[in-house]
Amino acid sequence: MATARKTVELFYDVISPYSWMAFEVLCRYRPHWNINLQLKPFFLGGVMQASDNKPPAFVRFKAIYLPKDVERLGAYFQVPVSMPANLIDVMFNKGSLKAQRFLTAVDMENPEQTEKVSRELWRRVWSKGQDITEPESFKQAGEAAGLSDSEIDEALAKMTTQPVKDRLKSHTERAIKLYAFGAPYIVAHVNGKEEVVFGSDRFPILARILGEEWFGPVPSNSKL
Ligand SMILES: N[C@@H](CCC(=O)N[C@@H](CS)C(=O)NCC(=O)O)C(=O)O
Repeated sequence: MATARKTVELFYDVISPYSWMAFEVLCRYRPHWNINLQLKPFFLGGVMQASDNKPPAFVRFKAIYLPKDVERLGAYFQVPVSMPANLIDVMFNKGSLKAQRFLTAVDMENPEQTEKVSRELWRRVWSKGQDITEPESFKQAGEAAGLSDSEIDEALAKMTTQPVKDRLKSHTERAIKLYAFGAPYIVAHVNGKEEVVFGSDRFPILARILGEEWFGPVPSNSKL
């Protein structure tokens, strides 16, 4: 008997490499677990502020551990991640607000493109060490994701508007209501309840919550 489709919300920010891992794994498992995966771009800076937390790169010893951890994760999850040479500039100075607004504008106008545009933004900053703050960068990410020129222009025009800011805020506030303190923040809807899971390293636990099986980071390599 087919099981009912369960909803899984993924709250993420493209400044977070751990979110990239979780995103790829959930996209891969979507057909196997028969989940309704809802991508929810939020603003990690707002979550950090509300929860009184700090990104790992802002904690002296975690910042030392981070490059090795990210390299290992990329190999394990088979995601082409690589530390940006200018990490401090990327995280401390440039941030992700504009990228998340661009992504939100895409999500509002062309939700079927959210997945590809998210991936291209991650690829820029966390694979190629490229900018994700300038209009030209968003244009290139949009092109790489297969958006038309008019779709890109529309997202660029809308990313600074109030409805886009409100939507990003509302995703961020929803995660904060669920006591988010970082990213990725995953919300599984099971039997009328919301179960939250933090991190890309909790997939066996998420599988258990969903009543599904975990076959490792690349389920197509399994006997599914
Ligand atoms: N153990 C988690 C760590 C995820 C993580 O460190 N995420 C960062 C953003 S890139 C964060 O929000 N950290 C907050 C915290 O660790 O308290 C994983 O492997 O995914």
